[in-house]
Amino acid sequence: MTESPTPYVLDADTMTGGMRPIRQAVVAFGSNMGDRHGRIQGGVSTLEDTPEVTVVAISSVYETEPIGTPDGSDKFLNAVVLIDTTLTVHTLLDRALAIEDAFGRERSEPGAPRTLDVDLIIVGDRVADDDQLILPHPRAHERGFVLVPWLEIDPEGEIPGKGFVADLISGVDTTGVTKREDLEIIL
Ligand SMILES: Nc1ncnc2c1ncn2[C@@H]1O[C@H](COP(=O)(O)OP(=O)(O)OP(=O)(O)O)[C@@H](O)[C@H]1O
Ligand SMILES: Nc1nc2c(c(=O)[nH]1)N=C(CO)CN2
Repeated sequence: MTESPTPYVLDADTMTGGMRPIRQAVVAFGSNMGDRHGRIQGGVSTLEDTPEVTVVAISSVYETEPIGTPDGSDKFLNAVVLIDTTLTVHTLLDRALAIEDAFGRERSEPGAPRTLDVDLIIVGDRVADDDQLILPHPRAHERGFVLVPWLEIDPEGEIPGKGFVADLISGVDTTGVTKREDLEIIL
């Protein structure tokens, strides 16, 4: 009997064969349109439904003043999630974009209200800089609406090349970031 060759997966990111490593990633969710809490809850649940993703920790929900959006924009709800994943970074990005689409995201002009925004903040120590993906997220280190929820669930958190979340947060205005004690994201 002829044996078939041993199947293996070529990991496009590491270009090594065999098992893909488990990486811990930080994923940020934001919404400032419609049922903001329902959309973030749905987005986190959908991410957890991905076979190669395990949600490890979920922050509280924060109400946040909009930053970098047109005057008069509505406030956001934001939350941050820690996951373990064996997905490649680009497949994880595709998953994030599909979740945005599933919750009604329309890509219009920058700063337009968003039903659901899903950003990859870090994926382990992976660095990316291409047309689709920049890692670490290039603006995360200056965003209170990312750093405050991230610190809550990961006091040792670090943005490679930028520093520890606990240190970065002291250089950021966090006055517009308020925990919503009445809301939570559950699996
Ligand atoms: N780390 C990343 N996480 C998510 N999307 C990214 C990342 N790096 C690059 N992108 C690209 O950004 C595009 C979407 O940008 P989007 O319209 O969501 O930006 P934004 O949410 O308005 O702004 P910001 O990126 O500052 O949060 C995606 O199509 C994706 O290819
Ligand atoms: N408070 C807040 N402001 C933002 C947010 C966000 O999630 N929260 N997302 C943006 C673009 O992704 C731009 N500005």
